[in-house]
Amino acid sequence: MSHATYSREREVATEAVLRASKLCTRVFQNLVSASTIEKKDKSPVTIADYGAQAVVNSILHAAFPEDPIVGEEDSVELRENEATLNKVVELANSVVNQPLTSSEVLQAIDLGTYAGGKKGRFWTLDPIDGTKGFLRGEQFAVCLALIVDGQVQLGVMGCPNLPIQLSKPDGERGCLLTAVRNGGAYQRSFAPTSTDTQIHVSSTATTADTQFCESVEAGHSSQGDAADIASKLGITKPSVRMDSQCKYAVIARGDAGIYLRLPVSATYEEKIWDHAGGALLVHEAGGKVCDAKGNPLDFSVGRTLKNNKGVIATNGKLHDAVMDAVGQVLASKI
Ligand SMILES: Nc1ncnc2c1ncn2[C@@H]1O[C@H](COP(=O)(O)OS(=O)(=O)O)[C@@H](OP(=O)(O)O)[C@H]1O
Ligand SMILES: [Mg+2]
Ligand SMILES: [Mg+2]
Ligand SMILES: [Mg+2]
Repeated sequence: MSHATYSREREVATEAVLRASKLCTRVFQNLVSASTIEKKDKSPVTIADYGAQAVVNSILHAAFPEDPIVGEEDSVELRENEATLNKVVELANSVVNQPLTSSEVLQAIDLGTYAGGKKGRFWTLDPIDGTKGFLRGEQFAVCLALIVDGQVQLGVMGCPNLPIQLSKPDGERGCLLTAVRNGGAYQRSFAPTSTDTQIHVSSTATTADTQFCESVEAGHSSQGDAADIASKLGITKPSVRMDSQCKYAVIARGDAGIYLRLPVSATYEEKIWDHAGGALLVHEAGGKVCDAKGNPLDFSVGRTLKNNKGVIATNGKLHDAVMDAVGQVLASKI
């Protein structure tokens, strides 16, 4: 069966994510210092969040003026703070070809207010996913996905601090991951000459040989339950802890077998921009993604995954065993 290749969308999304990733790295190098970390000053990530959303949205809008965008950020607070706005404009203009005025930056950010839904096509953007990882100099990602009639068709993720090979943490860092539905999942480095290499999930079929990849934030996944699930699966290795959708990248590349994000509260609704691109990457690399009850993630119901609780991604071969253990441990809770 033929399928859409979304080649123009892929090209534009790649350009947008690479430029926004460059902006984030620049912000980290220029604005994050020992003193901002010590004071728990979140202003650098705020500036990078706004700047990255302005850059991606303006590039998308120039290429696809009809496409709505579901973006994490809006300009309400930025409009109240002129000094921050000036920094955001300067940074955005350091990575785009056509300089933007402050009012164009604000407008670009606010292109992201779309409500989502099941009809037609729209983009979803997390300008920085893993804000805490960004501030620590660890993992974060610029995450962009295209959703058409409720289904993710294209995902592009920039991971500036992710080693090309997880086993070589001192080697080259900066990964651009791309997936197109029915077209596979790919990785390249940030180097302009780099080309895509297809990636695949790990082939292990033995749960005891693998380990979980989980959030750094204990509050984003139920820890006692994770330990019970690990023990049912015979997993003894400690979890790989990492911020952001880089967790999906790690599963898609075969560095770990299972991403566990167990429901933490009855009220928290996962956001579509935290999962859309990553979930397609794992699917296209040969893995499986569902919620804690085994239901597919439903990206057609607005800005959140309100029909789902938790997220579980595996290499596919481990999926049934993992879902069995999750079902037993969470039986009375979900
Ligand atoms: N209570 C709760 N439960 C689950 N998820 C939450 C919760 N609160 C926030 N978030 C979202 O988590 C996003 C970051 O997820 P991570 O898995 O990377 O967490 S962490 O980085 O380890 O903290 C983070 O994305 P960013 O804001 O883009 O960083 C949030 O959208
Ligand atoms: Mg996020
Ligand atoms: Mg974010
Ligand atoms: Mg946030």
